[in-house]
Amino acid sequence: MNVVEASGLGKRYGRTWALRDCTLEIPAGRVAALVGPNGAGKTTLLNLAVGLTAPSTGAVTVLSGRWAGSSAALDGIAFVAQDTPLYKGLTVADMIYLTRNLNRRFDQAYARARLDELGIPVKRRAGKLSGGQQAQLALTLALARRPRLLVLDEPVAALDPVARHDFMATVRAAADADGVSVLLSSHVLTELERVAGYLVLMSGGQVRLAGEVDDLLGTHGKASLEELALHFLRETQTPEVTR
Ligand SMILES: Nc1ncnc2c1ncn2[C@@H]1O[C@H](COP(=O)(O)OP(=O)(O)OP(=O)(O)O)[C@@H](O)[C@H]1O
Repeated sequence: MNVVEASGLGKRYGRTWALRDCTLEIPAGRVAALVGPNGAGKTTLLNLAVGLTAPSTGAVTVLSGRWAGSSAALDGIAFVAQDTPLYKGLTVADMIYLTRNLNRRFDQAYARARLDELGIPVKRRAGKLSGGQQAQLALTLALARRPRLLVLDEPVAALDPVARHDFMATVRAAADADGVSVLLSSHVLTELERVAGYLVLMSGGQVRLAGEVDDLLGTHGKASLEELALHFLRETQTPEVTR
């Protein structure tokens, strides 16, 4: 089973191709990492996969053939956009209440237990939590929806090393214990090293390399995901694709 399948997928903004000729199959049951420089097209691909934007060319399906953005697809996906979107003026308890009421499925007991474990006070306003706590809150709300596919756009960019480590440990645990497939974009290669089983390297709006991390390391004779990614990204660095 594939959690994302793209065929000839492209997205154009005016003269800029944010994503072009993307044909990709991301298998289920993995933490899949999207890696690439700024402007590579990672957010665009994630937004297309979760149905936030429509393709200019081609098509994308998720969770074994459901059209991206359809209610069947959205039912199985939880998405945390860049910059930890939370209502900063609401308390944690209110965020739980709101998320529960906006979603058909929401495991409140799980959310409460997890926040308790993390020592995140439910009476505090979301905007008053530390960056790491805000990221953990957004992740908890997403996981409490019990998704089959969790999509995270740059989830650890603003976090310190300890918070990054803890966040990724939670992601890994969700994938291992609950069988959640994860698709995430990140620039933090050292953290990806520990969690990612599948890698998609992008630059200039195109997918340059995709596959199981172990296979790619073997094929390309690299010792680590970081070494592999740096090698390919240096080789394929291109300016924006325009026409
Ligand atoms: N709404 C938009 N309107 C115009 N251009 C856009 C829009 N969204 C993205 N782009 C352009 O598409 C390209 C890819 O952007 P995208 O945000 O997908 O890259 P990214 O890999 O996520 O970058 P970053 O690592 O900086 O988040 C960039 O050149 C960007 O300027």
